[in-house]
Amino acid sequence: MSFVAPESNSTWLYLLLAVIVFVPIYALKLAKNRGKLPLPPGPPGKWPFGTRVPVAYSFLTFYEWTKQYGPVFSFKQGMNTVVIIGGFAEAMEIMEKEGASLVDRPRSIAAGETLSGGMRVVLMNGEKVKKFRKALHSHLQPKVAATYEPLQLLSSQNYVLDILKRPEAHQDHAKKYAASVVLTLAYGKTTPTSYSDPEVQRINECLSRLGDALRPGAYRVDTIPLLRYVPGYLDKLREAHRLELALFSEQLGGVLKKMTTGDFVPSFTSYLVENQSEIQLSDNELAYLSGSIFGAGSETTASGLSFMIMAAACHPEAQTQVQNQLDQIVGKDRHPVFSDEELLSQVTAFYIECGRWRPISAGGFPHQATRDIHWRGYCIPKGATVIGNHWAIGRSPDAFPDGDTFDPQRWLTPHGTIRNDLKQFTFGFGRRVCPGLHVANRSLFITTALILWAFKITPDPSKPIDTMAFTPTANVHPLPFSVRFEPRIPPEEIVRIFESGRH
Ligand code: HEM
Repeated sequence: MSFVAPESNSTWLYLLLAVIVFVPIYALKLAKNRGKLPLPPGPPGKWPFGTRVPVAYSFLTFYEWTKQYGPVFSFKQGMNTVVIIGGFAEAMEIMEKEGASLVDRPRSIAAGETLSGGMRVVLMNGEKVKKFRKALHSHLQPKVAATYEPLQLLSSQNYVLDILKRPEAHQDHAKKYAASVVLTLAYGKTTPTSYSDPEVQRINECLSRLGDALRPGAYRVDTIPLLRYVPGYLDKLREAHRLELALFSEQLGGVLKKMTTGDFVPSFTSYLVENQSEIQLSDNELAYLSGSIFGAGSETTASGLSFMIMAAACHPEAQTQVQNQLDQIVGKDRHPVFSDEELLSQVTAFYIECGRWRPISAGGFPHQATRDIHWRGYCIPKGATVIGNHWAIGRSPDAFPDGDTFDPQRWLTPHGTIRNDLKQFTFGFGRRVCPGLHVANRSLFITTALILWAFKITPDPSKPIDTMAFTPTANVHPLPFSVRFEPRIPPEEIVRIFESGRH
């Protein structure tokens, strides 16, 4: 999506090709646009590439441009118009209310059509999305999400126990928590999961290839579609697709094998198999749908857990406020459980604030306008890429004053309940909102409750935390950081309480 200066002869050739193809289209477009409402204002750019945008951490640049050009600004990337929404009220007005006009994603030839064979839901368009999302909904809607609570409770107890054993590896433990929950939900996995499992490693290799293909500027075919006809150009991605499909099919095969013996734990995959003809998914689509849940739900959740630990270490007063409520409602003779949730509003406010302070999908996911959207005298034209920049939205002065300050109390009413006038925007918008949000929020609730019940978290004085150090990926992950975990309850007592709760 971003501009990178041409670096080789072949790039100049592509450029020439682009000029020949796009100049007449551009002229036609100009004629068609005469008399239309203007685009939202935005930074200047140079023809034919448009505005220069950094390849990594572009959400920070977009936040600066929000301050300069306003909560809705636009710029050009080649022929494409990009509209960035950086205000909370504006995101609600455009991305929520106009959700039906923003249901599509921009076409992704490299990562979506080639690497994912058109089967990865997050990059998909049209009728197919409805089919895939309906299948996802069957296992991720609130009522069903509630049935994963015992799994999430057990996994978060293991997270606490892992930290007691090896506190320095807390970020690996967060990844293990997320991988165990998602693999059990997707495939009915019953054996303990470790992040070094060969299966998890292979999934991560797929995810890293996906990340590479999605990197802005990595494949110019998304701005110059004709490039897909250049022999050999997409071969690497086609090979990556074969590897990915082989892995997902193998995972599906494992479930099918168990289903034939009758010895299986019901899971999302077994449900898809049992209902395949009704859902109308091909074998490959079915394998992909189960397989891509790991990519969408594992790294994101793990990142959320690690930001929660970071926030606690850096904001002792906010941490104490949660612990005071935990001590009052739960005490130290039992551990927190899901049914405490309503009374543990400080826990909820804490993890929601973590998401605002350090949003995981920091730059938001691209949507595409399927018709012209008129908004306060401006036009967001059909075909434009529209992105809600979570980093900026969470810093809108009207909704979140003093946005760089970590303050969970901003999510609470004067009566101490969670405000229902502020949407938790970090799961996205409209009809493409994250379908896993009910599962994810339950994970964030129970792990925050258990971790802050079990430990006082403090910074490691020898290694100051850089709270702005994260990976340069679409879903950001904090870079390794060190904290101290001081048990608030004797470790053997924690073990005893966990064990007694399991009987
Ligand atoms: C803290 C954890 C998570 C965060 C922050 C997160 C965030 C997001 C965001 C921002 C989107 C794009 C929304 C948009 O386009 O406006 C998304 C899409 C998606 N998420 Fe999540 N997610 C999380 C966990 C999960 C989990 C646990 C699952 C599944 C079990 C999941 C499955 C998906 C899927 C399948 C999509 C693609 C939906 C589509 O394109 O229609 N996510 N998520």
